[in-house]
Amino acid sequence: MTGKGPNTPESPEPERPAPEKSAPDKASLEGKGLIAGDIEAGRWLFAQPCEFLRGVVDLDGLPPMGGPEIAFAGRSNVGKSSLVNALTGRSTLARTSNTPGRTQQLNFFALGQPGNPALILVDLPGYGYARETKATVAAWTRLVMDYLRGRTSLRRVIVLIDARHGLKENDHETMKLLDTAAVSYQVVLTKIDKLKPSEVAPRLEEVREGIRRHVAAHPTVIATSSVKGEGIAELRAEIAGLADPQAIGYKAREQ
Ligand SMILES: Nc1nc2c(ncn2[C@@H]2O[C@H](COP(=O)(O)OP(=O)(O)OP(=O)(O)O)[C@@H](O)[C@H]2O)c(=O)[nH]1
Ligand SMILES: [Mg+2]
Repeated sequence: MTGKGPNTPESPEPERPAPEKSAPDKASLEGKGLIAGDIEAGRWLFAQPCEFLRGVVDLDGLPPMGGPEIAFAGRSNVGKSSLVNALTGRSTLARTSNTPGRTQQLNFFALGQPGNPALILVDLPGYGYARETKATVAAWTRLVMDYLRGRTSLRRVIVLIDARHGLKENDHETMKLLDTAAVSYQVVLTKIDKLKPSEVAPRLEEVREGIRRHVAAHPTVIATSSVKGEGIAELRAEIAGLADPQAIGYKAREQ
């Protein structure tokens, strides 16, 4: 079954991407194994049109598998929808809220030229707490886990971790499921603007240590703030490496 649009009753016109708030410098890129060309490819990809495809409330409603998909998973309220908005530079594409449990369906967005997307972005309902009945939360969690386990077009899952809280038991459970299903995933810290600058590096190290035993985890952890824009260009660059290069239409300029 297909659900409602993410901004129903009315979906506003997509906004143009916001200008970069914090362009990463060369040294910080090299530390992350990236080069300026990756950043440019990421900027190019996420400047493409992005449209809401469908909201899905059960497995029968999933769109047919086609181009590469990237899903955003994590505990309720960690900032999944805000990160989709920050990446695409459109503040109202995915609905966000202070109340855990805002996203109640799998929302699919097509990034790229309409009809020939370079990448599908999937904003998932959160796992863990929500102001809903236990049965409702259990049903969302089951749907999310079934989707994550069975979707062969899924190129990578971005597992979001709140920088203030670090890894929790249900994060490890999700990562174990992804390890078992051999689905590649990458951990991204969110809300780093809520930490003191001196707290970011120790938190990153602790999370890197925590994911070491997870076999399908990408070793690079990216620290982001959807509010301040930190880490967004780096994450775009990582994701651009997974998109359909022909559909991106991006060619690195001659150096
Ligand atoms: N300070 C700060 N707040 C953030 C950031 N990202 C998200 N938030 C806030 O955190 C709250 C939850 O954000 P959402 O993007 O709705 O979180 P979600 O993971 O999609 O939540 P569910 O759909 O309920 O699972 C909202 O109030 C956001 O404004 C960030 O980088 N910094
Ligand atoms: Mg959400």
